[in-house]
Amino acid sequence: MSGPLVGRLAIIGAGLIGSSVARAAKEKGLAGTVVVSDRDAAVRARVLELGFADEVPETGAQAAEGADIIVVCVPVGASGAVAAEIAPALKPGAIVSDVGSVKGAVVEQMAPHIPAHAHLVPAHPVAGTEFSGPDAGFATLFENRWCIVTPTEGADSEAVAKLEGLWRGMGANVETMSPQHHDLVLAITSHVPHLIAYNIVGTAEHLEHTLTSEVIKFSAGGFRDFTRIAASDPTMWRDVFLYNREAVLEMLGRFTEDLSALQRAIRYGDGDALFEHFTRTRAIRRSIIEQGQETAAPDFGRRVVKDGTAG
Ligand SMILES: NC(=O)C1=CN([C@@H]2O[C@H](COP(=O)(O)OP(=O)(O)OC[C@H]3O[C@@H](n4cnc5c(N)ncnc54)[C@H](O)[C@@H]3O)[C@@H](O)[C@H]2O)C=CC1
Ligand SMILES: O=C(O)C(=O)Cc1ccc(O)cc1
Repeated sequence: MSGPLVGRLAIIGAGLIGSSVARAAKEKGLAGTVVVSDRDAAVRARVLELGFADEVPETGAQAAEGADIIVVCVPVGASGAVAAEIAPALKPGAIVSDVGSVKGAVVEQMAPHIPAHAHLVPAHPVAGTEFSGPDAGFATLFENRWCIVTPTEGADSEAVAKLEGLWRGMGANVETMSPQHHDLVLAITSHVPHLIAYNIVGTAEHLEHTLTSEVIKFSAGGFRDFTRIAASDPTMWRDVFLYNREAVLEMLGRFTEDLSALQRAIRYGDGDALFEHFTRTRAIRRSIIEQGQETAAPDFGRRVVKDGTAG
């Protein structure tokens, strides 16, 4: 009988993603021991109460000691500091990975600290919710979702295969690409959409008081979906925009050009242009549904509530 995929799995940062990795690894028996650490003492206490970790040491370095795989699950801007902290504790052959929503900057911050006897294999599960903290996680978060692995040049193929195995074990589909390409793709599919949500909800807040109240009261339409996204964690998203600056600015430039074209069509009553545009965008939604990534039902964006059930 073969043992679990990973002997000792360390997770640093026990928020939505870290706690979901720990829960999934435990429930699916992917690791002999699941060690979880967080710099916040209140989070560590909650992890002990929730019971999804075998050990909850105080420091990241203690968690990394003797670990086969270390998954860093902190905001992107903190990943360099965590790499520096755990580096002296890494055993030969240890695999250091992360889950950050930006990859180029994470590689830049982490790689200089990883000793030659360990392997850095960055990754990004494209799955999440607007909630954060250890209570928000759930074991099925990654099922049938993509995990993008972004190995750096010359990465150890066995280490990459091992990390991919861990994500497949948690139910994810794995795709590989360069960190730079990842950042460009995610800028348009995730980062700019979040910025648009933060912006439109902010615009509603800046309206006169009575109008803002009505926006909240009648927010059953498209606005409601934006408020969910705009409720996402401020620290995490601040870091996404600071660390994926160039790709986001590039995509935002294209976005504003296209918005101006739509604005012009409305101004000049160009119904054909609007109709043609909306017909093309409808086809994109249909192809996403055909690829099985979304339900055809009017779910107003996959709502995932705190207990992990889709509602
Ligand atoms: N929230 C989401 O939907 C998704 C987030 N991600 C990425 O996952 C990472 C974590 O995000 P969440 O789990 O949502 O955040 P979260 O806010 O729920 O949890 C982050 C945890 O990291 C801890 N932390 C911060 N700095 C630390 C340090 N130096 N040492 C140890 N612990 C530290 C915090 O105390 C907190 O408990 C981010 O890089 C984010 O870009 C990736 C996919 C989806
Ligand atoms: O809640 C949502 O709609 C998300 O988009 C979740 C999400 C947030 C950040 C990521 O890097 C990946 C997924």
